[in-house]
Amino acid sequence: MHGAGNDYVYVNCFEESLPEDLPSLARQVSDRHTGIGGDGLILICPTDEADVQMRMFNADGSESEMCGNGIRCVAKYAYDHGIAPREEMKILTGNGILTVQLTVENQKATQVRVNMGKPILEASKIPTKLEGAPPLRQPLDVVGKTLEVTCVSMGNPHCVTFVDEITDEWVHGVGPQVEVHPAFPNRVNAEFIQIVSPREMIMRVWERGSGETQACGTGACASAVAAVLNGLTERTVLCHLPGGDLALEWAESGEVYMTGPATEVFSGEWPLEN
Ligand SMILES: N[C@@H](CCC[C@H](N)C(=O)O)C(=O)O
Repeated sequence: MHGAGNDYVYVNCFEESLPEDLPSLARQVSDRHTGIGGDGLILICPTDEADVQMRMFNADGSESEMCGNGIRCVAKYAYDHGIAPREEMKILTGNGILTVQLTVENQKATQVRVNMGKPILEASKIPTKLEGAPPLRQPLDVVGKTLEVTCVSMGNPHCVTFVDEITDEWVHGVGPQVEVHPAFPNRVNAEFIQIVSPREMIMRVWERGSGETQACGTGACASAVAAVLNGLTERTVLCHLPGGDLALEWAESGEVYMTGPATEVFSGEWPLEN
């Protein structure tokens, strides 16, 4: 399945049992040459605490707390496959229980709106060694440049840089250096943002554990919050990503809402001895 081009292999753990070494499985299935191919692995699991639980692994096998494009796809899968046939459902993630609302056409979910919760702006909780609450326009030295970065957690950590024009050099030259910078003890996702207008922005991302992806839902939410904190956009903004658009709102209540597509591409079997 993919959400705005951010593609993962999804396993229905209501029906399947998996080996213990999930990081290794994630690396194998994610390989675009010798596996199924994807930005990582997402498990749709039973839980007593919500309608379903989502666990997500990046392509390098690391487990993340949250995945914004993934949660929309998990919701669509749970609805379309009869696991939770409700237009509103609760999903347990590494960032707590989140509520999603589905738009349904011809008995299939098409768009999903997610209450992503409140952003975390306290440096030690993001976590980052940079200063400030929030860490706003902080200097970060990478590859001979000093960036001005704003850090936000949406359950997982993000480092946002506003640039005049997003180039491959930003994403592939600077992004990998930001990901492993010592200022981020758990590594970080690196977003590069070009502001188009107070209601529109363009984003490319270098994701922790997966490299450049076509979209990052938590990254888009973190960037919208960073844009508001820096006085660059209004609280409602449309984010254009290489794989599609996400609509974002940082509500006055403090919660961030993200709306976007979710698509099932194919289903199949993959022998575990691969
Ligand atoms: N693409 C995702 C985020 C996936 C996890 C991220 N790479 C991390 O390690 O935190 C999204 O849509 O939010």
